[in-house]
Amino acid sequence: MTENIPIVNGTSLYTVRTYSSKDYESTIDFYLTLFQLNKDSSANNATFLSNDSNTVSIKIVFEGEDPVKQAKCDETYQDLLSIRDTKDWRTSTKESFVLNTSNIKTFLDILLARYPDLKFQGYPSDLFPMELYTLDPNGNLVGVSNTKNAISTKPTGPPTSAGNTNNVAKFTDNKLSSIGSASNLISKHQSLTSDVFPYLPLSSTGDDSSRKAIAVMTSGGDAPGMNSNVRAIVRTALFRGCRAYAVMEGYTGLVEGGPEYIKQMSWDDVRDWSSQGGTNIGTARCKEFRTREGRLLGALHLIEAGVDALIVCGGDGSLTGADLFRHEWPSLIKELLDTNRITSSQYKTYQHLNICGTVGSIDNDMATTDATIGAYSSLDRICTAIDYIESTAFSHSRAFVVEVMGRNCGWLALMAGIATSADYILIPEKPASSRDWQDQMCDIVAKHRNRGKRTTIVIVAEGAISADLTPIKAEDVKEVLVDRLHLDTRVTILGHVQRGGTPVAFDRILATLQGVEAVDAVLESTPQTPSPLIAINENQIHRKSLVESVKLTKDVAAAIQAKDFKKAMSLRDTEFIEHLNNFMAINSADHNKPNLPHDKRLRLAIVNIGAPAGGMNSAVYSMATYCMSQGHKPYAIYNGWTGLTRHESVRSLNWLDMIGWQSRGGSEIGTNRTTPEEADIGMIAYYFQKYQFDGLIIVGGFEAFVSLHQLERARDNYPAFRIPMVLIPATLSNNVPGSEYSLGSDTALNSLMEYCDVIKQSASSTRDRAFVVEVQGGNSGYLASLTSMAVGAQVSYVPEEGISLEQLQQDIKTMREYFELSKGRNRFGRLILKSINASKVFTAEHLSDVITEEAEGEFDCKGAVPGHVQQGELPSPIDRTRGTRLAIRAVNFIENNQDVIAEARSDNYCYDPDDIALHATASVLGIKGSHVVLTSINQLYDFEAEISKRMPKFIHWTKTRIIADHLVGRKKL
Ligand SMILES: Nc1ncnc2c1ncn2[C@@H]1O[C@H](COP(=O)(O)OP(=O)(O)OP(=O)(O)O)[C@@H](O)[C@H]1O
Ligand SMILES: O=P(O)(O)OC[C@H]1O[C@](O)(CO)[C@@H](O)[C@@H]1O
Ligand SMILES: [Mg+2]
Repeated sequence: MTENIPIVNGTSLYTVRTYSSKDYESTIDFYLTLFQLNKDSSANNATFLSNDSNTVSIKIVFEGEDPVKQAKCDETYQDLLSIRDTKDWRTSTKESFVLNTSNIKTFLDILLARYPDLKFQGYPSDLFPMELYTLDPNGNLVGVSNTKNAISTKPTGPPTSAGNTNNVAKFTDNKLSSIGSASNLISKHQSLTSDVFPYLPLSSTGDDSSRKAIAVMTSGGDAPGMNSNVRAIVRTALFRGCRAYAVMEGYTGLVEGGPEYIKQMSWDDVRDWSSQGGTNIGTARCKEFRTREGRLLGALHLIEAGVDALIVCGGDGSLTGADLFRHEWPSLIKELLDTNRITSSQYKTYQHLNICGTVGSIDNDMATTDATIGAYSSLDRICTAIDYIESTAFSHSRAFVVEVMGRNCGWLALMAGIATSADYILIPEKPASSRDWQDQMCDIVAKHRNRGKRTTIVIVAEGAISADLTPIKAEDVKEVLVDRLHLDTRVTILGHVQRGGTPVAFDRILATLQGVEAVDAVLESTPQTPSPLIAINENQIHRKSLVESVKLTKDVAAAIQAKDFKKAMSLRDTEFIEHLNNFMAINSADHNKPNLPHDKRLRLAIVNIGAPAGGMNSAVYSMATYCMSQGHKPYAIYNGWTGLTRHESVRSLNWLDMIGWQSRGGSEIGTNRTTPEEADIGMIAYYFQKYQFDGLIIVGGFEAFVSLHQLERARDNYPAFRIPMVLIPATLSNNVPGSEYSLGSDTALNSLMEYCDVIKQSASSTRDRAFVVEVQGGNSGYLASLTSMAVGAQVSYVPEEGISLEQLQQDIKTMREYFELSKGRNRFGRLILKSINASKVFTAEHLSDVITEEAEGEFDCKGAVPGHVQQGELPSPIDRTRGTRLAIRAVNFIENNQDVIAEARSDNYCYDPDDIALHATASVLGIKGSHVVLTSINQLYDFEAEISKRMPKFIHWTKTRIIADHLVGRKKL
């Protein structure tokens, strides 16, 4: 071999110990072949290659015939051979010897010529020609790589931005190997330096085995977002100084055990997982785990692997299993001890099973959490499919019966029903007798047809039942529609399409936040702490009791089985019941028999203000149809305040005209940014008077916020504004004070995320490229921050922080190190998200030029400007369903405040600017923490807003930014 081969791990001497003369000879032969050298042995050891600064010495040592040690070597080698067919057996052996070379093909050719049957990791798979690995006759991993970080059998950790730019493991002990024994080698140093976060605040020193070990598993049906959850758990565990493990194939991995099923994970193992659907660590429905014997094996294997805590991401079944496992743990380990399968020291160490649930299931059937990981992605697939079906149904004037998943839960069917304004839904939670549901469905569908609707959509949950618990199948529903209404009807069973594809932004973010919380929960847990389940309520991540949540979930199922449907419904969370009532009100109402008596019927106006936002149409549609069910008269003010003042653009809303609005993006009634004072507030008051509005709903962003304030302030001069007025925040900037969520922000998040996924794909394929993506959002960094978490962007620059030169330098340095370390690895690209207002000086183009220049050839950088694409095309299901929920709450607010405002509307009322009760009648309807809240515009405008910045004073997404940075290894100054 003429080429000098610098050993990349800084080790110059590699000693291979052998215990039989046969092995000694074959090992010498192997390395001779590898290096194409002649044998140069003296006595009973052989040394190849001189030990100068850039070369490596390989010493083959014959320790004398030692059948015991040799048997152990053989066993290890056999074990390693048996795992050769697994996906990545580099990670299966702790010993490694990897050379850095630019000529990998030569290695391959030389070795294959001598050993035609030799197997390689990395060939012909996608590692080649960057890396190539094989085993020497003693079971040592021998590799060649053209990456600078080639030493690791585990891929790289993030670079050490804190100044230690060398992420390559350093070995103080240059005796790399006493080959043959898998345990006493360099792996401790190696995994420590390559796994831990570089500027880790926590202790990362010390013995590897002294670090806590956290394992994650996915179980039950796969759900989009599970990969984000695993990524967050692995990286947070490493960040916190722990070891991270993945239990492969759900509970099957526990039952089977061993390093192939309970696999140590490194930082790089989960790179780019956020955007991937399904679960990369496998899942299963495991019968064995339902038996005590299976769980006994599970306990044994966890202890053998040294795992201290287990985080299970799965549905109600998986968490029921986890709960049972935790409950049985003391008796399981006692049995293991009594049968000598664990030592008494292991028995003491693993007294307590530290377990935590992060709920992952498309069914959304777990009590105490509003959403499970994957449910909104599945809902997205369903809505897209039904949107498609609508157009063919319309063309033929057909009925479609669509079956959606949900074994025991109607959440998907219900939410899809709202989001697509389906005519009727059948769900397990609210069964009726066969006669009743058939009559009710036919009645509603017939009414809709009589009003002129050309399409009929009936959604049936997979688990739908009638009151006698007989399953209702899509074909049964079709039969009724055909027989009784003579509709040309088709059935579409969506099936597993619903579980497929990339996760929506909500699921990526939910799964990430839950993963981080889960790791913190297990680290904070004591033997006395009840096992937690990580839940979300409205906008807030909460820890709940796993036992309690499982019990409540089981109670729902039991109540259904006992035909106590009232109880089943009462055990469902209140949001579910609210959605169900909303669906019935807006889609099933009899407009000829409204709910309210004549004297309670109102004239309500709705207006859209600001830039278009996904969900605006949903709010208008739902407000209007809900008004119709109540007996109110709904009006739209078209084209904002200027539409009203210039063209008297008030029109009453008609049911048939609004068909399909729920699914449409933008604003059907038009929108613009002009405020009442700019448009002519006196004229607006005149029209309010003329149409005798009893209430106003404004849907929009910061201009809408200012509008509400102007109208409230003008109540003194214009009694027409002494009506209840409410603002539903709607803007992609999500910057309306009084709410942590605005309609349209989720749609924008998904649009930008999809754009970034595409850009990242391009960057990854190019291998040495980063992109600066320019993000809208005014002075709000919400969109950039949340998208950054969803796509795993390396950097996000937001207006709240600006771009300091020091931070920019640091970020470029970090990226340079990343690119340097990852050179040649598959799929490596980076994204930098920059809010437009983060810097007026640096445009995306300018910033990318600066970065390219400073990258010193390590990578290049391009600008990408998605512009108004960010407003999104179709509204996301979250914006649609929240649009409905908030619109109905807004109408209720107006109804409930009629009495409060009555006095102020009377002719002899003397206006009191300090009347707090009156102030409360002009409010913002928002979501804060885990609640839907109303806050008066006066309070918000005076105390909670930074008007000049068009921002709320309190930024609720700061923590999200910190987590997003941690998870990509960004160093913040
Ligand atoms: N009562 C139980 N005892 C022990 N293990 C259980 C129990 N219930 C479920 N499991 C384990 O959890 C696995 C997954 O459960 P299940 O098939 O009900 O899916 P899930 O977690 O509810 O997810 P999804 O319903 O979303 O597919 C089962 O195959 C089994 O291994
Ligand atoms: O994919 P499988 O194992 O057939 O399971 C289907 C079931 O899984 C779920 O999709 C939940 O994951 C249910 O809605 C459905 O009944
Ligand atoms: Mg389930």
